Amino acid sequence: MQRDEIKREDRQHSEEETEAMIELKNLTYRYEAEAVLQDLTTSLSSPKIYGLMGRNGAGKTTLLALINGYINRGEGSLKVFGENPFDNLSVAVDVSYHGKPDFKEERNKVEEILGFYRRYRPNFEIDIAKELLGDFDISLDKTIKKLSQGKQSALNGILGLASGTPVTLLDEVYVGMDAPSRTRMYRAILDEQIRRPRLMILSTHMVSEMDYLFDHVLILKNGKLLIDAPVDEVLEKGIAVSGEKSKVEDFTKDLQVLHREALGPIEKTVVYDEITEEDRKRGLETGLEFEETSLQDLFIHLTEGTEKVAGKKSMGKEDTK
Ligand SMILES: Nc1ncnc2c1ncn2[C@@H]1O[C@H](COP(=O)(O)OP(=O)(O)OP(=O)(O)O)[C@@H](O)[C@H]1O
Repeated sequence: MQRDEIKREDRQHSEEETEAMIELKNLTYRYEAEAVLQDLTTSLSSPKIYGLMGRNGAGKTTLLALINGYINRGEGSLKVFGENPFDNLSVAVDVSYHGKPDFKEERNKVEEILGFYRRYRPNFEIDIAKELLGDFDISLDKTIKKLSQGKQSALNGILGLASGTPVTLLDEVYVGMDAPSRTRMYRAILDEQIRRPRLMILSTHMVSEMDYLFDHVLILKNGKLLIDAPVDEVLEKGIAVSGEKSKVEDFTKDLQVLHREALGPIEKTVVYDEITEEDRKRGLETGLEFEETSLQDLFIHLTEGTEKVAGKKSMGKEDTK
């Protein structure tokens, strides 16, 4: 898709339709010969909030840096608004990245950075920024490097939200914030997404706190895209089956098993698969119980360890090559 086919206004307020804005085809990125991202193919559309999850070193920041044009794509293709984003000013104006803040040397006052953003970001809304800064108790006349780490993170997130860029990348933006501040930040993210819908990618380890924000889940494991699905679909497939060990094993033998846990004679097995209504009914009749699994538990089971799990098929633990 050519960039000029996507008008700026369309990117800003396409509330009804979703439109592919970021496209990856067989994208592999190497750092010192090691594949940090491997063969990623996906298409991200707007308006939507993507939850980007992965354990330490899974490649989240690298992926966001590629999308933001900080680093050049390796093998395969990456397009943002139909163009290679690397060192590309016409893409950069509509993409903002806010990672872990590094304001140690930032001698400017908060008000001055707002002025800078107003000049640099065409959609920057200073009133929104000021309102949010007030909510986080950050004074405009405070020197940025003197803010606490949590407040620096809040400032960083606020700058990203107020920028209103059609693609907004927030990379673990909550670092150092206390629980009430994180909750306030999540609410600000949702409010902004309702007010100015866009494509946001939120990278996080705080899965249990942030799962309600996501429309779509991306889980990276060792640089590979393990899960790329709407959040409802992920939650529908993540089911814990409990009951008598032999019955659970029989029921799950053809399913993708993530985790097995023995509780005396009872076994609880977490699967990631489609279970039909008929199968569920059959299971219930034999005394099995079915429970939804939280996104956090699924994330843990999908990305933990390297040991094999029992079951005919498995995912996550085995898929580490
Ligand atoms: N420029 C670079 N300098 C050093 N290491 C790099 C660089 N680019 C990629 N890497 C390596 O890429 C891998 C993925 O790192 P990345 O920061 O993308 O992971 P992450 O998922 O964001 O991790 P975390 O959750 O710990 O922040 C790491 O092994 C890292 O060392």
